[in-house]
Amino acid sequence: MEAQGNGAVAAAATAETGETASPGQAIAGPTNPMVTPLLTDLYQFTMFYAYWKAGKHHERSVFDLYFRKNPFGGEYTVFAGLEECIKFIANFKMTEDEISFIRDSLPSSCEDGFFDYLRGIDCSDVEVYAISEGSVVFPKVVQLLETPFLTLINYASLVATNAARHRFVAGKSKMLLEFGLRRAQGPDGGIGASKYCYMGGFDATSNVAAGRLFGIPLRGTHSHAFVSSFMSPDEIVEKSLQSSDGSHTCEDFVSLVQTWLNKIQWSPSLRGIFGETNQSELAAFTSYALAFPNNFLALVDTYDVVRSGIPNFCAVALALNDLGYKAVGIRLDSGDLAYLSCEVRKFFCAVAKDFGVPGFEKTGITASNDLNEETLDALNKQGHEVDAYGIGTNLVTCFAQPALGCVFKLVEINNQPRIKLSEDVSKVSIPCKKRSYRLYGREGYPLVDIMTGENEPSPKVGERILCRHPFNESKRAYVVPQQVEELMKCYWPGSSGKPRVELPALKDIRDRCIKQLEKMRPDHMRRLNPTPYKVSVSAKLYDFIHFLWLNEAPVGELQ
Ligand SMILES: Nc1ncnc2c1ncn2[C@@H]1O[C@H](COP(=O)(O)OP(=O)(O)OP(=O)(O)O)[C@@H](O)[C@H]1O
Ligand SMILES: O=P(O)(O)OC[C@H]1O[C@H](OP(=O)(O)OP(=O)(O)O)[C@H](O)[C@@H]1O
Ligand SMILES: O=C(O)c1cccnc1
Ligand SMILES: [Mg+2]
Repeated sequence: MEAQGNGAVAAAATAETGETASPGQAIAGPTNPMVTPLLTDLYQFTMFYAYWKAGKHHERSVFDLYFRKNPFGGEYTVFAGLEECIKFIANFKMTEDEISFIRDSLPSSCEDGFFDYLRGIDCSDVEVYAISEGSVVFPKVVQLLETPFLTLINYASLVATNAARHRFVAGKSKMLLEFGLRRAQGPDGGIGASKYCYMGGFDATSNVAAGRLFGIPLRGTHSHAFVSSFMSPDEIVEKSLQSSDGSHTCEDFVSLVQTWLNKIQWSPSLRGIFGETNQSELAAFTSYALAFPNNFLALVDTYDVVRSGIPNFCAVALALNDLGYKAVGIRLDSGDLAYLSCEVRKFFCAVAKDFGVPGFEKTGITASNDLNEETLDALNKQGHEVDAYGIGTNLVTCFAQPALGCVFKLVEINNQPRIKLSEDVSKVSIPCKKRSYRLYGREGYPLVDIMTGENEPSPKVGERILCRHPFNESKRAYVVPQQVEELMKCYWPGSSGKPRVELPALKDIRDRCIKQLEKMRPDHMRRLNPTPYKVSVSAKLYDFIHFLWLNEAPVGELQ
């Protein structure tokens, strides 16, 4: 991602002037009202003051926002958080309260003129170019206003990538439910996780606020407390249930359930598997079915999955079936999920056969309990019958890697390219305002991303182009692209007059993400030792980086 504006912008995450109106239609503010100009590090304001004092606040600068290493030991990242950045800059304006807080926080020697200046600034002179949100991205290519942008992008991209990785292991056909709100790092972590896990390929969330804010499908089951809060079916007072088509009413649904439980107990395939089931559980399931006859999904592991939970569930499901309702399924939340899911499926198949209920064998099985990529992978290897996963802690806290190292570096000031040197070559920044392209090969897979200087001609389909590793001289390859995709689009044109790319709906971003991940070459996607995706620069940019490097690096003196 790349952000251009005057020098002060980068430091304080804002632009100056305030003369021109915001371009395009009005854009709503950030989802979280805590995202204000003060959601930044103090040094942004101290640097901003120093720029102002030095008269540098009108200079034009270009900053790149990128990360250096893909997370979770993988070779790809899902870019997320752009919409919130644009919402932030579109509404950037400091209030009198905020300005007076900054005045109190800076040394008293700071001149009044600076605070008058703060009053006038907005982002109408900033331009933001970025890769579309939900895109698969690679180190160094994503480019953008420092602390708030990094805050809005780092976790968003990390958790979206985590979700995409869970989706990859679970497989396309499985339903993935995000259950993380209670375990997330506070309310913003919880809301962000729900949004970005959906973006990364989850199907639904249990987080009601996120469902309302972003239109994410809501799903849920019930807890162990619901099961253990009942004592026995005798406590159920309202026992009647109307049939699904409204043609008749069963006056005593509780007895109907009991009758089915007896039948299951003595059925040819299931005889002897279980004896007395837990009556508290039976009462809970029956009550839940009376409340939600069309959405009956039961948590079956409170007492004993095979000897109690499943027979109780089947008795209630078969009673519902008599009245024309189809039970949704069960949730397993402990024990060996591979083994138990297979036992449950066998039980469902036996019921379908013994009682002639076609389709019962396909009743849904949801699994939860500390799931992560590894456990999903282990379940796949063992063989299982799970249709849906509910995942919380490991997903939303990004337990396997708690931060993505996105950085924000100055690459040009007043049209002069700038470079940041480091002993660690991978930390040297790539100077200049750039363009980025994704080149696709004959098989339709992306082959390489290439960065060029802003004014270089773009790579052409069918034309050979030399792609060079930015820092390693010997790593280079010719590529004849079959398709060329320009990656960075103008999401915030400032006063440049360029057209602004509309912010897509969350669902469309999610579709893009899923489609792009499906287009990746499998060896970049595998979990163990994935092949690195190549990120390169043009020959011209390579030469320029190394010229600037030599120019800026002092020559040592040996004595
Ligand atoms: N077949 C399996 N292969 C690998 N890991 C599994 C399998 N089944 C379950 N797991 C994982 O093993 C762990 C079991 O954890 P733990 O022993 O804490 O749970 P439990 O005793 O089954 O249930 P509870 O939550 O009631 O304590 C969980 O992380 C779960 O996701
Ligand atoms: O396991 P996670 O991936 O975080 O998924 C969410 C968990 O939250 C619920 O448990 P609850 O909070 O009731 O506690 P529990 O650990 O005792 O099941 C649910 O039953 C899941 O186990
Ligand atoms: O709806 C559920 O089953 C659920 C929601 C959040 C956490 N655990 C389970
Ligand atoms: Mg648990």
